[in-house]
Amino acid sequence: MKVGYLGPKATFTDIAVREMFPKEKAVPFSTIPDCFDALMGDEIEMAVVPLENALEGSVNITLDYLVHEVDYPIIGEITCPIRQHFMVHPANSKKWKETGVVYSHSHALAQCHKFLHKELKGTPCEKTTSTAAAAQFVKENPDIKAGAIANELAAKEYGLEIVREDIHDVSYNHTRFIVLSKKPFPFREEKDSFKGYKTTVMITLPSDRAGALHQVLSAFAWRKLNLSKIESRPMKTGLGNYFFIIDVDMKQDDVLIPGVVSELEALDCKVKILGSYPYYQLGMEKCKVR
Ligand SMILES: O=C(O)C(=O)Cc1ccccc1
Repeated sequence: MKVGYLGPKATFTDIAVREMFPKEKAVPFSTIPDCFDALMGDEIEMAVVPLENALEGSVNITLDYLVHEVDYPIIGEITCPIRQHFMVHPANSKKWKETGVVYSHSHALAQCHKFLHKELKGTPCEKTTSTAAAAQFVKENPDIKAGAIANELAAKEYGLEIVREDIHDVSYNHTRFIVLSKKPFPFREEKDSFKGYKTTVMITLPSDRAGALHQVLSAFAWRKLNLSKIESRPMKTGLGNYFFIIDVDMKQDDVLIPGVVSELEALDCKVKILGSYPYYQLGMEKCKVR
């Protein structure tokens, strides 16, 4: 099977793919929408993209495509620890403090705010489509004194020198990646990294009804269904119109989840199951360069 991912080589998404799908053919795409287009155009069978970071919150472009553009289910989830490093072209490593511009993915720049504020105060930052794209750019442009925030694999892949390790502000830094596909994949429950199942539900509330969100949440609460995430996003139909994305800590079953769906529909909510899938959590050792 071909697995498309947010590339180029050596992004954090790539690390997730290498770990989860070591035997499949991994195909990099420059942007998240490119990855989804390839999935919808049958160029690839699975797509792996970042969904949420513990420090920065959701990757909105992924959520928006999932809801408005891509009618493919989520079939799996991988959470990876994230270590960010500051790297420069080897020719510039001794004078890295003179770096004139820092490149990285917006989430990575935000995750390293304290480092940038303290060690490179006032240095402009430029967003790139991924951390590895930043590393590639810095390697290809040794003349501009640029630095990249990326992972160890990217430093190796693009021949950069890490001059400051672990520059993320908070040590608990994890990102969730989701796998989308029309076809099922034989995920294994025996792996140590397997943690359980989740079901993601998208809910649109009836307009202007007092207490509607309370009623929605109680449909889960009285069934004792544990929620691991609730997030609201604009519906893009007008100011104040939002839908909710709720993660339930269980596999889709024949009783409880269909019961929630019927109860919510009876309240005039629109309900769509975005996927019911196994989730995996990788340890730090999995993210080391081997
Ligand atoms: O840019 C990457 O390497 C990605 O895979 C997206 C991302 C960016 C920042 C933290 C985690 C994932």
